[in-house]
Amino acid sequence: QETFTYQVDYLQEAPQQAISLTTARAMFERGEAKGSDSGLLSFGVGSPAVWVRIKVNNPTDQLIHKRLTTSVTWVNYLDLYQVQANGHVTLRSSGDALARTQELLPGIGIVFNVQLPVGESEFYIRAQAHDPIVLPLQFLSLEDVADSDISSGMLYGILYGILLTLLGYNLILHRSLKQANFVFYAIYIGSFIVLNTGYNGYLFAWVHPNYPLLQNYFTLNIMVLHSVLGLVFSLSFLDVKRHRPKCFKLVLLYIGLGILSILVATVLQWHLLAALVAFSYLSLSTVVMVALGLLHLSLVAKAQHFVLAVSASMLGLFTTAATSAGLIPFTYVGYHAAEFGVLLEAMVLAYILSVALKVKESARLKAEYLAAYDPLTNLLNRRSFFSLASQKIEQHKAEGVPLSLVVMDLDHFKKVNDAYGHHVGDEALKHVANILQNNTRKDDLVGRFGGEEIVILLPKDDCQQASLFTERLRKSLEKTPFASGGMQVYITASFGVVELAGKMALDELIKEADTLLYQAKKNGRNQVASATFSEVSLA
Ligand SMILES: Nc1nc2c(ncn2[C@@H]2O[C@H](COP(=O)(O)OP(=O)(O)OP(=O)(O)O)[C@@H](O)[C@H]2O)c(=O)[nH]1
Repeated sequence: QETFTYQVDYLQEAPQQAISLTTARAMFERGEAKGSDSGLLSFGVGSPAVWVRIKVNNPTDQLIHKRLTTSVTWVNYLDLYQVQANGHVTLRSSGDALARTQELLPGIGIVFNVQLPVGESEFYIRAQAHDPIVLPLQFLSLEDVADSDISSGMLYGILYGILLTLLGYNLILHRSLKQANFVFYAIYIGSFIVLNTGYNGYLFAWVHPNYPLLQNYFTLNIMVLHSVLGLVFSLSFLDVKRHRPKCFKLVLLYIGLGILSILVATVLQWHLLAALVAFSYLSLSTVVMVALGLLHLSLVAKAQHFVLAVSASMLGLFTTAATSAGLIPFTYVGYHAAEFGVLLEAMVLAYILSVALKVKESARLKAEYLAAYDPLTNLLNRRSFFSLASQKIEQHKAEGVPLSLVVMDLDHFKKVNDAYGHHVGDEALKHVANILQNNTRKDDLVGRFGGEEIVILLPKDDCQQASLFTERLRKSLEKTPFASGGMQVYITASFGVVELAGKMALDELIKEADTLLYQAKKNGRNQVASATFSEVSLA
């Protein structure tokens, strides 16, 4: 069983005064360092270089092999000195200000394979960065390395998987709904993915390993860009331009300022300024987003969900920033809080955007319904009856099954209107429509052709079946009065029934049924007149 113990202490250089290993060792010897229990260290943006001493004791009688995690991936210069008991010193260097070395493992940090000699030895780490210096020191056995790397890879896989799914989902919503919100939101999620792969070193390792300068400024620029995209999404989601035009202008100004400052810092290669701008702009922007949400609570539906979502990401971001800056003790959860926050934010926002989809869809269905149905009777209107009936007729012609059509017209309906008033006439029409709907089958089509003329298409019925059906309908109407203002009002109707024959078109079929209806009226009303097309033509 290999056992070893180690102790960590650290000190910081004076600003702009790099010291050598010898000087640093002397300072440690003089007791100028601070101890660390956990070995998890973090220092803020623009911190002077940090020296860490790790005193190791290997009590066994053989070398111990370990992987030492020294820092996160974005530390600019990371030197690891190993001092043996005999005074022999080895130095290995990495960091993202150099072309990528094999020690920089994306998603993990800067790691070194080390051998711990028998007895006592020392490691000294010198870390320097304009960005926050975060040193989560950890010795892993070579077996644990595999487990740890697999779980870290899996967590990033899940994070990017969920975010990419939400991104795609919003792009699809945008395609069908054509609302800018969705596309802004998709770009906002996309920028977080780029930002996260940037600061975790994936892009540096896989895309531009030989351009450390790009690595140094890229992430900082993406931090500002991500903030700007969050603001643009907020402006669009909350419709700030319409609700609070002054606020809209102020946010535009703030966006312009952010872009300008990071561009100036980048072009002049002022790394420290760029880091300060990026970290403060990102933090401030989440506060601006929450404030915008709060200002629109009473103006925009779902604004409270928006506030909840962006607060989650704000809280996560603050926790990560404060952990990186050494303001709160380093924990892995605290360090990854921004990722949890963004996940929560993405899910809540995806939910509220999908509610918008539901609202829009039900409005579309309503409009579709209004375009197809008669509002008084809920029967098909003339246009939709024609289009559906024509399709059915073509289908039945192809299949060779019979099909019939009935035209009905209420008897003396003018008298109903005159005697009881137009309102009661309307009630009568609704009453008739109810009877029709209760007596027809799923495949039958019933349309109101304006006024009190109603047309019924009966697929699969020949003239005889259709006439029997119509006769039953006539009787049912005759026998069923409707109540209005304490009165029982009786309604009757006359009908013309025709069966489709040969190559008749729908309007010809209606015309023939109308002729029969006219006969029914002429013969005394409240009756059904029917014939096949050939009989009618011969008549
Ligand atoms: N209340 C109401 N009346 C309507 C509506 N559409 C048409 N009408 C009335 O229906 C009546 C139709 O009258 P006519 O076509 O002359 O025929 P009728 O009185 O029904 O007599 P016959 O058809 O010959 O039996 C007119 O008085 C129209 O004003 C409606 O939506 N509501």
